[in-house]
Amino acid sequence: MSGPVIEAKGLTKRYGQAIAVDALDLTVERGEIFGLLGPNGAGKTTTILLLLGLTEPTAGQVRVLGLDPLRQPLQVKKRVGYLPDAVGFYDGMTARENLAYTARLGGVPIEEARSRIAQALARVRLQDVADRRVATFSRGMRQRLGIADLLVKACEVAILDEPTSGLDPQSTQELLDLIARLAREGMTIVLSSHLLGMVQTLCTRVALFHRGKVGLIGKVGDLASRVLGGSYVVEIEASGCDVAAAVQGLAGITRVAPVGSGLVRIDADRDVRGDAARRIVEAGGALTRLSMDRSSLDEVYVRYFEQVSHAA
Ligand SMILES: Nc1ncnc2c1ncn2[C@@H]1O[C@H](COP(=O)(O)OP(=O)(O)OP(=O)(O)O)[C@@H](O)[C@H]1O
Repeated sequence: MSGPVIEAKGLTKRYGQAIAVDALDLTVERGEIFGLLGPNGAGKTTTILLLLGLTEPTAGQVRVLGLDPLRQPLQVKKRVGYLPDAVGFYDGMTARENLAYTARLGGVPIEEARSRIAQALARVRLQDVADRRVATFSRGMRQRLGIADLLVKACEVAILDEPTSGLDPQSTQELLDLIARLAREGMTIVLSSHLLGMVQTLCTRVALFHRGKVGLIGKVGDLASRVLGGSYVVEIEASGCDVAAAVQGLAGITRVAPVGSGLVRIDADRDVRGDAARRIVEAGGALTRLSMDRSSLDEVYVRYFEQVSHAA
């Protein structure tokens, strides 16, 4: 199939007077890991439910793999996987039985299913507990079984709604590694999360939701340029001169802010370390620290929501 994997146009969901998703336009291309971000109640989960055909839009349209999730639910279910924050499995059945059930629903032939299940269980490190009832599984094990479920379905798109919520740091990292591998193998992934650091490392693009709309969309670096004025953060500490005055007017600098005695933070749209160091030396200063980082999604997020709340 050519064209976008997910395409929403004017997608809207109202609950009575309240508007959960407001004329949303969104396109996700094949092979992306696309992050849905935003505060509680911003409309991420409702968007996911609309993509999966689990709730009906009030207006607008959505296509997933060219299919209408509401009119072609079985085809969508077959090709699109879903991993919510707490995966529902049959607790009385074993891990292997749950996966066999998924395979049967997906029409996977028995021999093929057997081999997919064994491989999936090994990939998520559940092969040793494959014949234990899921009721005895920890949260991390259940989420890993959720990934195995996606593998058994061999879905083309996976939609993950806060998949790491409630997991300890090690289980979180393990799940993230598994998700990254799925993407490397060609699965398109849509991921909602509040863990901005993880989203930044994992996602090719992100959308920041605000009151049912996408307020910002793009690569993290591009969003940093738009929101912070640049995607480079340079920290400079020097003695014997006024650092802020010394770097004043340098090309590419969008903001200079003192962050402590003698320590100055510069936002820029290029690496200004060389030029800034030269200016400081010319001003008679002695550099004691010079470091550069890329802007974090955390900062973009906080600054963006500050801006929209001031504008309101
Ligand atoms: N079934 C429902 N009935 C009425 N209102 C709803 C329903 N589901 C969601 N809403 C409302 O729609 C808005 C968007 O909710 P949604 O769950 O999509 O947000 P979210 O971004 O996923 O939030 P969170 O980060 O808390 O999961 C909220 O105001 C919520 O109260």
